[in-house]
Amino acid sequence: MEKELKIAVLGGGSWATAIVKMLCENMEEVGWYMRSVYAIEHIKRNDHNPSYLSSVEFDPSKLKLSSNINEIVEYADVCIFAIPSAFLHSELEPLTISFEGKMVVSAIKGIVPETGLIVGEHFSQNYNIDLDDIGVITGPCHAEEVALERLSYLTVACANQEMADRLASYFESDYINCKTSDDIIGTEYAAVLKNIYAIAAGIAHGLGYGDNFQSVLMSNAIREMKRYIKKVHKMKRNINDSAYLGDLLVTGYSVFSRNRLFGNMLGKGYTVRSAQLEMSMVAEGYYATKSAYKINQEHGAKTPILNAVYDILYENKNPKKTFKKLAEKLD
Ligand SMILES: NC(=O)C1=CN([C@@H]2O[C@H](COP(=O)(O)OP(=O)(O)OC[C@H]3O[C@@H](n4cnc5c(N)ncnc54)[C@H](O)[C@@H]3O)[C@@H](O)[C@H]2O)C=CC1
Ligand SMILES: O=C(CO)COP(=O)(O)O
Repeated sequence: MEKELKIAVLGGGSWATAIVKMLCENMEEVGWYMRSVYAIEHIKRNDHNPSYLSSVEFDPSKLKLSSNINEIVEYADVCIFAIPSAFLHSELEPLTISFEGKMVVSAIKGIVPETGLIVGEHFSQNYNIDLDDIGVITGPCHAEEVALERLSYLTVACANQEMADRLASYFESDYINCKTSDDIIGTEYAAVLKNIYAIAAGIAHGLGYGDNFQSVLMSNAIREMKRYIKKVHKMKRNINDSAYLGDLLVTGYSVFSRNRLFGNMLGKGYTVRSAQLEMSMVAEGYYATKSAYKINQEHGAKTPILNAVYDILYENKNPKKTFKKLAEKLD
């Protein structure tokens, strides 16, 4: 039998906590890096993360917890990153251990602002990691529903099918189905864009548009996503798969979506700053809008929804007027 891989999760938020829970269903031990020494001590003493998904109970004897990123990267064969993209660069600064011989997996749905790269490419280009050793975990899956053990579907994308199957097997359980894909670039871009479209859905809701309009917005969003991804990474893919359309729908409609919540506040009249201050969690789409807009300056895909969200977030444009103009472009 193959030796069990040592897997570590890096991040202390909701998604990292949900990933550790899923892995603990199948593994003897899971490495877990988080910044907060307080949270680590709390998990050791009280069996749960004090700040995120606190209903999830852990057996601390199965966790190798550390606030030292080098210790955890050294321990792991596979490092799964679930740190919001805006903080990834600074979180990696203390890292001195090489990723050589290890696999790096992104569970992050964002673009690293400092490099303007999706996370897999950021690691590959800045840490000298072969794209074959990069993986992506994505799909329509809110951490809160994992905590509730509601049936959810994930996609593991890797260039190496054997590795994808192996990783998927560590996630599967009574409540998790896991499929695989070789589209490591397209699945990441889809995850980035769907957050932006969920902000748009939230803005529309906040402005008082109804379900009839939302469905048209989502229908246009998936076509926009297809055009954008085709420009940045052309390959054969089915945009209706759960990793693309499914993730767009869950984020655009779920009450758990932070991006939708953020957009909803903007539609209701909050300023960008005040909406951010209201949120206790991170809306990745805020950062992604700027980077995705910039990337598209080179590629020129037709992106009316992305452009409208960019205008509201970064050009201080009025949401009501911007959506009135956007509505005229949708079909
Ligand atoms: N929550 C979810 O359901 C899912 C989240 N994701 C992705 O996972 C990634 C992580 O998101 P969540 O865990 O949901 O975030 P979260 O909002 O639950 O947690 C935020 C995390 O960021 C950390 N943080 C805050 N300020 C920081 C700073 N200045 N420097 C370093 N770290 C800081 C917090 O300590 C916390 O660990 C994101 O890219 C998100 O898109 C992906 C799938 C599902
Ligand atoms: O990626 C997610 C669901 O698949 C989480 O979306 P939010 O960040 O909007 O909550």
